[in-house]
Amino acid sequence: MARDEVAEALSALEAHKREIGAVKISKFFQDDPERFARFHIALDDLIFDFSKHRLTEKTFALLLDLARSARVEARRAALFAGEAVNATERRPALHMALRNLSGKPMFAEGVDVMPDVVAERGKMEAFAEAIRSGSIKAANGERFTDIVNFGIGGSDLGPKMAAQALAPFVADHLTLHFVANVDGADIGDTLKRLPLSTTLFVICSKTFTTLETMTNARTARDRVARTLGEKAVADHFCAVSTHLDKIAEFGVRSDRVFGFWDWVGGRYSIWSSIGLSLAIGIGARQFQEFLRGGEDIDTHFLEAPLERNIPVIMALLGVWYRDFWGFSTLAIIPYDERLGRFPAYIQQLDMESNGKSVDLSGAPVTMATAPIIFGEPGTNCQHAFFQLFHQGQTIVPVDFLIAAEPTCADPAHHQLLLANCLAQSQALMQGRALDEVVLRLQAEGLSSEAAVALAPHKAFAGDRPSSTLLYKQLTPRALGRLIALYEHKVFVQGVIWNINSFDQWGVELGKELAIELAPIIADGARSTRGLDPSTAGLIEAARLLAKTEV
Ligand SMILES: O=P(O)(O)OC[C@H]1O[C@](O)(CO)[C@@H](O)[C@@H]1O
Repeated sequence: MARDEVAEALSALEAHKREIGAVKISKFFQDDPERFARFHIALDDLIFDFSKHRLTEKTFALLLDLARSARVEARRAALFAGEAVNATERRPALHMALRNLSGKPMFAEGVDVMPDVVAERGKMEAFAEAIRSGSIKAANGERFTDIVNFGIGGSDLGPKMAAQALAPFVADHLTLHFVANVDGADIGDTLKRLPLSTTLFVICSKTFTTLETMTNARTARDRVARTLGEKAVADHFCAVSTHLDKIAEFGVRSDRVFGFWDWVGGRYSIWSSIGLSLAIGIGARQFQEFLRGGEDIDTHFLEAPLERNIPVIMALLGVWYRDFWGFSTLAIIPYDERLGRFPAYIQQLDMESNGKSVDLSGAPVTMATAPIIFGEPGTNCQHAFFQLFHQGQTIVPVDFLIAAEPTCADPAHHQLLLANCLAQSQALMQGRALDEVVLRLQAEGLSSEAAVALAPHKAFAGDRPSSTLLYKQLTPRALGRLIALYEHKVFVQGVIWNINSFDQWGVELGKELAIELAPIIADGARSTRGLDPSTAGLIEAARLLAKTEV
């Protein structure tokens, strides 16, 4: 029934798109001086501007109809009620409980999880503080100076991104490192930089079986045992997982083990003990501020009406472009150097959640799902791929992120940063018409033939949509807000597409095949017979190349 209503809402939007298809965003601004007021939302010091979009009041109303027809509100209630919204794994997705600082009960399939959440958070924060203050020491009795986080995907991207984002809040006497790749260069280069005798290794893995993380952790363990002695392993390792039994086998002391729960997806786990390295770096108080930012957005997402609900609107705009305009990408461009890893973090969040081809019933999904997410910090990307944004044939909707004021950076630089960010969204939207370019070139002294010949190269079609998220400062709380906004955006899109945003079966096949290939690669004499000819050919070529003198 709901899906029939969705189909109707989609047809209404299709018809509406035909009506407004040729009208440019700049025309909407000319016709409505109140457009910014109408199409922005202020959540105290966070502003979401969505006025530079291919959107009229009618588009907005029809998109909201789509959300209602997909039962976004009911599904949101099911999410927060801890129902098993992750149907294929028969689990809730209750990461919001981890940032529930209000203490009110939250239930996972009927059981209040808050007592366990609060206890585990308290244990993790106390450990983080003890490492920071030096009351827990390295085997040689000195204070720890370096923290190495082993993890991959959600067990790496979150802490790594947040540690960089919140660098001004990290204690001066601590250096945080992140090792993810099974490529030996990652751990090898990191170990070279480390003062091993004052380094704490944090093994983060929800499953505690992930090949990359366990391989890196074992390499580090061997190095510690060889260099500092086997007894030092207990002092220099701690671990975070939902599989506490597996940690014991590794030799981590039981009081240095931090848990979380299977209702926390890997890409939603930064709020859990997976945030341990971050908490060590910024301290428990700031870690709680980070959680508070996430909690702010949960409250907003739950309480704001759909038409004033930032993640809902972000989601609807994404569906509008992905499904009606055929725009298959979304660029996330933080004008914030310290948010350099934010696009990669959201890339996992969005693409691992919604990169799906079947709906909840297992039938082929009828709409295009997750966009391809990419991005780099501004202004750097202006001097790289923005050429295509402005004049390429592919339209790339952009999310710009910028602080109103810098955190520990020169204010004069920040003014230029802000000017560039705003100029880019303005240029993308307004463009520069051909006849205006001709006139400008003539004013610069070109003949009219030369001006006409050059003008097409210098003209900008404009009408390229973007949103801007403006926040006061990149504090822990602001970062928590930004992450949670995207989490709920991804959830709402999953509801509209009728897919499960909380599983990730697509990563499994490659893992399985790698396990099968690993022994063939390790043993140069093993036959490659039975493999597909390309894979066999490449293995044999690699064997040959490895033996060739350069
Ligand atoms: O925390 P784990 O279990 O090591 O998994 C790491 C990552 O691997 C994935 O399962 C994908 O391979 C992600 O979903 C997850 O964030």
